[in-house]
Amino acid sequence: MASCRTRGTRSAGWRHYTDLPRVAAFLASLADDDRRLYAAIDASLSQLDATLPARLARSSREQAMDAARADFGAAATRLASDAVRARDLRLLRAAATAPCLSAPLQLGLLAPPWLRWRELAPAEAARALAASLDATRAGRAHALAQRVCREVSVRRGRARGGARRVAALAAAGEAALGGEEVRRLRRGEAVVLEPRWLRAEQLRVAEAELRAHVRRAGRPSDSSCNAGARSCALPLLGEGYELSECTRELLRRLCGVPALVEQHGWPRPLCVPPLLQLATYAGGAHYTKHLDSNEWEQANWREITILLYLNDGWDAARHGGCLRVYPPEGGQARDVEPISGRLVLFQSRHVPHEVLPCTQGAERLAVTLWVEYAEEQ
Ligand SMILES: O=C(O)CCC(=O)C(=O)O
Ligand SMILES: [Fe+2]
Repeated sequence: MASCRTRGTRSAGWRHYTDLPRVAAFLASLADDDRRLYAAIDASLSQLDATLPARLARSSREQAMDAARADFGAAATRLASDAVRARDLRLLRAAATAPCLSAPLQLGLLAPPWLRWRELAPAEAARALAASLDATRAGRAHALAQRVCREVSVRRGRARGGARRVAALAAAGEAALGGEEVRRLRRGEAVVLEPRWLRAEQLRVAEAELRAHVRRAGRPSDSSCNAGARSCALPLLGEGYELSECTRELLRRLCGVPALVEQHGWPRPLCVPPLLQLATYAGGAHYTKHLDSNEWEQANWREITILLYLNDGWDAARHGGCLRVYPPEGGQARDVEPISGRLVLFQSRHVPHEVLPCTQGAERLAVTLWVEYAEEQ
């Protein structure tokens, strides 16, 4: 590094940094800034975490989540504007064009990846920084929503209002499934349904919106079990997910299904977390054989997995992507095509399943609701 010298010719900022050690020190101080920024974000999240239980005790979970989001949004906005103010982006841009610095910069060694504004003009760089902070904030908001949902789940046994809410949602579920299906579910079978209340037009609208949502907010899986899958959590409370009323209604109906299961008799009380998972599988992605809940896992209360597929025109012969379900006691596996409007239910702890590879060019979308069991009082 010592033999690598920068030359100050291209811009005013560049000229200030003809001395490489100073550039390196300057960039190192920026990396420190970033660490401070993230530390500050973490601190504000911890503070929210600490206040969450008291909030939940005082208000409904909708109000608690909205308040937590608003607090976090305000804290993140403050942090972002401080960060933008504290930086001279013109200087940063100049430093980044030094050949001996650009490689470590690109590798994220001198600054986190969201500072890759190398090719950008200062105004664009500022916008890029603000956008990446927004993305950070959105990611954190998801994490926060999940924490709220988890808190609610932990307290679920004590929240009697929950049952009424589920019952209200179930009214929309109509005769999605009857006693015979629930008996099969109890015996450990996978139940496959195409309920009439999932109308074709509504499915198409929901499919387009939810696919766009995964594209925006989804994260690639970091597990080798389902490499290539992209997923995101979709909290059902609060606003800000830009879903139409049409899609929201469909999701409400989906959340009504567990109440029908209870109505026909389930051995223990169920609880519906206000959270769905959206996942896409494209270009060879698959999910190896697994259970959705295992004895050795802590804090996994999944009881019934409910899948809704939204894949207009899906043809398993061409696109692959079937769900393969195995009987808990062994025997012949069954392949289920992920066609639009199809619901699949099975017991999360007992039914092994896998997603078979999807072919190139096909993108398979599934919405998952993991129904939990409620603690006995
Ligand atoms: O999408 C599917 O059909 C199943 C996905 C799955 O098994 C999971 O997310 O745990
Ligand atoms: Fe699964």
